[in-house]
Amino acid sequence: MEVTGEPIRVQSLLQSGISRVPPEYIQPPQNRPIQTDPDATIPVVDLFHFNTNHRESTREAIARACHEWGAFHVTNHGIPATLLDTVRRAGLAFFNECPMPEKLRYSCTAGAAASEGYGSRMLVSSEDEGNNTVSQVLDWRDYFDHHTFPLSRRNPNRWPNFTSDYRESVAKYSDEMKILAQKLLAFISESLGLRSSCIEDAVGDFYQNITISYYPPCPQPDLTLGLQSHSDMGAITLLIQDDVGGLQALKKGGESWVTVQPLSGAILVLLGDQTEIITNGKYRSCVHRAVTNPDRPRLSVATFHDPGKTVKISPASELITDSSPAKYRGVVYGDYVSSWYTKGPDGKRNIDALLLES
Ligand SMILES: O=C(O)CCC(=O)C(=O)O
Ligand SMILES: [Fe+2]
Repeated sequence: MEVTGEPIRVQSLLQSGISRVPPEYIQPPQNRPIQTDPDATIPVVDLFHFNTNHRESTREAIARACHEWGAFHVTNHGIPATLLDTVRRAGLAFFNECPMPEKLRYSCTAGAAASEGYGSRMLVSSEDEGNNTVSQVLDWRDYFDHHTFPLSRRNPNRWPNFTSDYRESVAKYSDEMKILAQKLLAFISESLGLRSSCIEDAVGDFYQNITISYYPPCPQPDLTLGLQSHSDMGAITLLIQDDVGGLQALKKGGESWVTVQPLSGAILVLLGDQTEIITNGKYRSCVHRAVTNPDRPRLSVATFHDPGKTVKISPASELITDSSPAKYRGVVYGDYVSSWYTKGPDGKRNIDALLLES
């Protein structure tokens, strides 16, 4: 998702032997990772392989997790552990072993938001409240973004083939994640008393992107963030990480960050802003960020499921009553995305702009 110029890869910066991070990566004091709440943990929901005998209790567990966190791990989700490992291994091989000149052949298009390929910068500058351009602090992260659904956007020839099974594995993973996202949205809809297809119908055909993020070790982790605080823009994100750890989430109404401890074999579900709008705020999108560490590179694979750019998202009519009026105005998804890229993620500022006066 490059926005201007040919950016510096964080990995190259590290390999140049620096012992201090350049000033553009230094977060203002209020955004630095200071401490986390050691007692709180993200809920774990057992999906029991979608066995109907467990549907009621799973639905209740999902309702609690969506209400309190907008994030939860799922186990017994039916995706083979070997597929999760293969995708992580393929991603790691690209970042760790592929020579930089070859990596650069896959660079994102400079100046185009959310373009496919190898990148480092989500945005270079953004606007403040007074529409003044401000420089963004840079994330300590490189990534590879794959366009995977609808199939008309999927062209594996644009993906690395550094390991011989890379393209095939990402395609297979994309198919499996789409099915899991559909099943989870059905559960989430039902948990609010809505028909199973309610949220999926509102989102329409998924636009799915898979972003593999690579966070090189950082010489000054106390001053930097691997990825700044944000909520995901779309409907639902499915994320796997390696065993290094570094993802943090905010509980609803919480002030302190909670580490999302890697849970072997589990998949993390993160609700995005469009699900918050469709559920009329009954479920909140999860604010999260990634921190860095001085010792080990970290890898995560995030699979985003978003509406098409022309789809208008509004609170589900079934959830609007006299006593529970619409909290958000409807928004065309493409406009929401443009505003995100102009203003920057900065917590939940973007979705808050849609709040109606109550
Ligand atoms: O690396 C992570 O764990 C978080 C990635 C993420 O939040 C994103 O790509 O939107
Ligand atoms: Fe995210």
